[in-house]
This record gives sequence, structure tokens and C-alpha cells, in this order.
Amino acid sequence: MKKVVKFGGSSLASAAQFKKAGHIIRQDSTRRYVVPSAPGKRHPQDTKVTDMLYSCYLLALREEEEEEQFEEMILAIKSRYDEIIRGLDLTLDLTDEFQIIRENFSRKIGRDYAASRGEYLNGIVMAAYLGYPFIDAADVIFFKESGAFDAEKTNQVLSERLADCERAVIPGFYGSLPDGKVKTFSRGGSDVTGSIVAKAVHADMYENWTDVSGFLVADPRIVKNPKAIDVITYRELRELSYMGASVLHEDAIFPVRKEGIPINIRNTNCPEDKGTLIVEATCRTPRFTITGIAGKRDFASITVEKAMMNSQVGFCHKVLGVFADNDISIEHMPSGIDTMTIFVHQDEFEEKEQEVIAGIHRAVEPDFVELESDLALIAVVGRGMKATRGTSGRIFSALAHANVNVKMIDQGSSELNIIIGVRNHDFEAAVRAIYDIFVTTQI
Ligand SMILES: Nc1ncnc2c1ncn2[C@@H]1O[C@H](COP(=O)(O)OP(=O)(O)O)[C@@H](O)[C@H]1O
Ligand SMILES: N[C@@H](CC(=O)OP(=O)(O)O)C(=O)O
Repeated sequence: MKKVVKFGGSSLASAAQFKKAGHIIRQDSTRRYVVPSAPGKRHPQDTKVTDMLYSCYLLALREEEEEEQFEEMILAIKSRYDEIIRGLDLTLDLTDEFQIIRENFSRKIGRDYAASRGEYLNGIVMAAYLGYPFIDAADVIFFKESGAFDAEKTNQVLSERLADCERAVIPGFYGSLPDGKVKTFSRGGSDVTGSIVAKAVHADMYENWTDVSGFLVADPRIVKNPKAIDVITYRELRELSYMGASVLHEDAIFPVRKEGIPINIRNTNCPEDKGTLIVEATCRTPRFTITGIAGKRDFASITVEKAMMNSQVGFCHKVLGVFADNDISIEHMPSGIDTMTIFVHQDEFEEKEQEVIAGIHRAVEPDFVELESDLALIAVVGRGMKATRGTSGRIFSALAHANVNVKMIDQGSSELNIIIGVRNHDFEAAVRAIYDIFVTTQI
């Protein structure tokens, strides 16, 4: 039996947290491969080491006028590790490692290298603490020249390397490009590393240790003490993660999905809690019709109206081509007989607003184009919704009672999710109203 255990920043923020992680690993001998993140926040006002490294690298780019501030920040980062090392009674000195980091920052070696040092150093500390071999992720996780993850090369090298290792620590979040430069996954990317390692060793389980007891029906920062989900499918999880449920990175599913390796979201601070099991499929129906609710703020909508547009073959294609030409990704696109509305991330769109509008006019000569901003999208996800009549109706009535004005509602083609568009300022009230109608009223 082989398990891969990933510990997020919240689980490795201090020596006390490290000891909890160490106890979890030692109490189960099958927990053989450990993927640590960089130290996270020790308290709500604290700063994640990764964020300190990004800021520190910015200072290094400004050279002499920020020399003093740069040195202060490097020492502040080093003190975070020294505090953990002292708390774990380790005879480990990172002075040389930090000298190398100083030199590489001064050489402006790259923003991804800078950010990756958090996991790299925490991997060294974790390996020393457990007495496990340390494997630098730059030697076993690879990206293509394009920046895309190189699954084939990674799986080959990593599986060969770990075949000789009974146990190992592999830092999360980063790997290397063909020229040897360090590249990171997007934020939260240690989840992806854990999944890649689980695939490489054909793990029986990928345990993702964090600071909540599983995947919760809604964001605990919006709904007080939300219920935990006991079982969720990969497809449901991806919809929720993509729409903002930040407990697991949305790309962490692919490496394990093909292997059918389950993921178990667990709480480092309550290791006795079962957490959430993420599986390919299950016969178990969700307790509350829906499985989960997630959402994100700051979308913009572009409504294109033209009489008889549905009779013009390729109309939508031409409109979407304008967004592609401006390198803007599309989030949702509900359409009617004479209108289509495109939802995009506001920050991406704002920079190219006028180019897009001009492009649409040139491409399809619409009757009019209307913009809206400060919108939020909420995903209501659940494999049980397909078999339950009236789900949309319950959502509408819940939002009406909460005085939330619905700007858009879009049923995903898979009937796995319903997407609702509301104003940013209604976002939290909308999430709470939907949670109450499906969960609170059922308890
Ligand atoms: N649906 C959800 N279920 C669980 N946690 C969620 C959800 N949505 C958002 N979160 C937030 O995600 C946090 C865990 O993710 P993260 O901060 O990356 O932890 P870690 O540092 O362990 O990786 C939780 O503390 C919680 O506030
Ligand atoms: N430390 C990186 C990678 C990561 O996954 O962190 P965490 O496991 O704390 O979400 C980040 O902050 O993005």
C-alpha cells in the first residue's frame, strides 16, 4: 500500500504544525511520499512565505535603491525557517542556501525560481525532520518549452527515480523547463505536484492535508460552519475548484484521474476527521441534492444583439474569434435567438475593451453591444441535480427571498452544474441563500 501525502502551507506554517504533520506521517507507514508546500500563515494577519518571496524578488529587480529593504526581507524569510528549525530541534543551517538565493535573485534569475524557494527550503527541512531522502522537484518535474507541463517526461523520470526510494520528500509547486530554468504551476500548485507523484508511484491514495476537514459545501469564509462533503466525483470537484473552491487546485485532478487514484482531503488540525473522498464515480447520492457551491467575483459581460443572428451561420464563431484574437478567455456564453452574452474576467477584458468592441462591430455589424461589469458567477454543482426536479426553481426562489437580482442563469450541458450571474455586492448573500435552501432547511 502506498500513499502520497501533500501538506499545504497552513499545515507547515510553524514548528507546531510541522509536528502535527510528522505525527500524521509516522502513524501510518504507508504514507511514504511527502509533498510539502511553503510555510503558510501562522495567523490571519501573517504572510505566506511564497508571497514574501514574490515581494522580495521585486525588490531585487529594483537593485541598489532597494538594497537595504531586500536584505531585510531575505532575513525575514530566513527567520521563518530558523524558527521552524529551532522548534523541531534540528541541526540544520540554511545560511549557504540563502546565500545562493541572494546571488540568484541579484542575477534576476526569474520570478518562478524566486517563488519556488519556499517549497524547496521547506522540503529540505521536512526531509531533515523525517530522515527521508530529499528530491529536488527541478530534477523530476518537467515543463515543455511552451510552458505546458510535460506529463510524459515527468512520469518516466519520476517513476524511475522513486522506484529506488522507499520514502522521499518532493517539494511541491515547481519543476524545470528544458533549459533548466525553474517554472512553477499556478498558485496553489503543490496540489498538482502531489497528484503527479501519486500517479508516478501508482499510489493507492493521494491525501491532501489542509486546514479544513474536507471539501465543504460552501466556502467557510462566506457560510459559517458549512457542512463537509463526504464523497465527491472528480467532475464535480473540477467544476467547484475551477469556480473558486480554493481548497484544491483545479488541475490536481488530471494526473490521478486516469489512474483512478482517489484523493482524500483531510484536516491536519483534526486528523481523526474522515474528510472528503474524491472518486471517479459513486452510487452514493449527495445528502443535500446539491454537492457544493462555489463562485468568483469580478467578471464582465458583453451582450451582442442582432436581429435574425441565429440565421447567420458562423455568427457566434466570428464573435468568439474577436476574443481569441485579443487573447481573452471565455468563461460562459449564454445565448438567445437574437442575443449572445459573453462572460469574461474583468481584469483581462478591461485592458482591451475598445479593441474588442470595435472587432465585434467589424466582424458581425450588431444592432448593439452592451457591457456590464462588477459581476460574480456562482456554480451550484451536484450529480444529484439531474434526477431532482425543480432545482433551478428553488435557486430562483431562494435568491428572490434574499433580494438578489439574478443577471444570468446558465445550465451546464452536463446538468452537473447551474451557473448564476449576480452583482459582486450580492455574491455572498447569494451563496448563503443557496446554501440555506438546499442545506440548512434539510438538516
Ligand atoms: N468549498 C470549500 N471547502 C473547503 N475549503 C474551502 C472551500 N472554499 C474555499 N475554501 C478555503 O480553502 C482553504 C484551504 O485552501 P488553502 O488556503 O490553499 O490551504 P493550504 O494552505 O492547506 O493549501 C480553507 O481554509 C478555506 O478557507
Ligand atoms: N506555496 C504556493 C503553492 C501552494 O500550493 O501553496 P498551498 O498548498 O499553501 O496552497 C502558493 O502559495 O501558491
